[in-house]
Amino acid sequence: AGLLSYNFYDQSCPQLESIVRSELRTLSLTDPTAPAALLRLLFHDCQVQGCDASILLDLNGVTTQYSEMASSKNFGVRKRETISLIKSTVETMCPQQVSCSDILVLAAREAVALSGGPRIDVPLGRRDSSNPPNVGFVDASLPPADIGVDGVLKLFAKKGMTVEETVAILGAHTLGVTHCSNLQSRLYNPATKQGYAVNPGFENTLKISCPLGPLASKIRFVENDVTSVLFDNRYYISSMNGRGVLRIDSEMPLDFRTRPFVEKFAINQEAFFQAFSSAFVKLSSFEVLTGNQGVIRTRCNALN
Ligand code: HEM
Ligand SMILES: [Ca+2]
Ligand SMILES: [Ca+2]
Repeated sequence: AGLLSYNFYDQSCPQLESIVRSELRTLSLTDPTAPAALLRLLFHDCQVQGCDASILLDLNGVTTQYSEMASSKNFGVRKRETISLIKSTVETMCPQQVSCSDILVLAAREAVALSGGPRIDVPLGRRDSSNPPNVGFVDASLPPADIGVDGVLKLFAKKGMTVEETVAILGAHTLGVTHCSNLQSRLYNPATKQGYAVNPGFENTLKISCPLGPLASKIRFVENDVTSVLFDNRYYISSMNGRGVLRIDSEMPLDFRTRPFVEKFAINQEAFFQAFSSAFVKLSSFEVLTGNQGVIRTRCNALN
């Protein structure tokens, strides 16, 4: 990560940031849910073997088992093709210069800014992996949908995040949706419900949106907060009111380690934006390939 820099493409591709910005602007007008998808896509890339664009590889045919999308933890991940599309524009302007992993980071950064969040300055210079991980490794690397405060603090401490930054990065759940398949155990397994701050009315609403059983649980979904296309601090306000959708969303306001920051961000959006920005840089700089490690892929979904 020390080899990333804030002016990496100044000579080799000065138009890069404006290309990504204008493509994202167009996309989010036609699909307001795209920013959420891109932000989650970045997390799921970085969580598995670092931010190396491994999640974008489509190795179909004989090697399906090597595509990260085969992991059920990647259920609902969308907009991988958006990065490939931006990459093809970037290739015509600056051939063989820009990695898919940097484009993914820039796209997620624009997604946050376009949704009303902070404009985050991100260091660049990542390279793409040429050896995709197997599905077992993907499964083991991504957190389960019902992870609690302990697990999350450990996960993000590994990336050098403070408790405050960890609470802030979970604020990504100010955007987007959760499919009912990820809420079955939370809503219907009494053993996993202990210690949650759940508003009973909200729990009923969730149960109506997500009835018991596998039927349609992969089609039906609930919004992560009531302003799910706006990057704001509503997620923290909702969580404090017992309206957190996932286990972690409702546990953070209860745990003595995380509660002070949930409270702080619920009343101070600027403090949330600041902590989110530094957490985002840590998330997106973890275990990256730099220098002559890895490759610059020509197409994001295929090995060179
Ligand atoms: C480690 C703790 C985390 C857990 C357990 C978790 C879990 C989940 C789950 C289960 C969903 C719903 C997916 C679906 O059903 O479609 C989701 C959605 C989402 N997550 Fe997380 N997440 C975590 C951290 C993060 C981080 C660090 C980010 C980004 C920086 C993030 C960004 C998102 C976004 C934006 C969505 C909405 C996606 C969409 O609408 O397409 N999450 N998360
Ligand atoms: Ca990766
Ligand atoms: Ca929101």
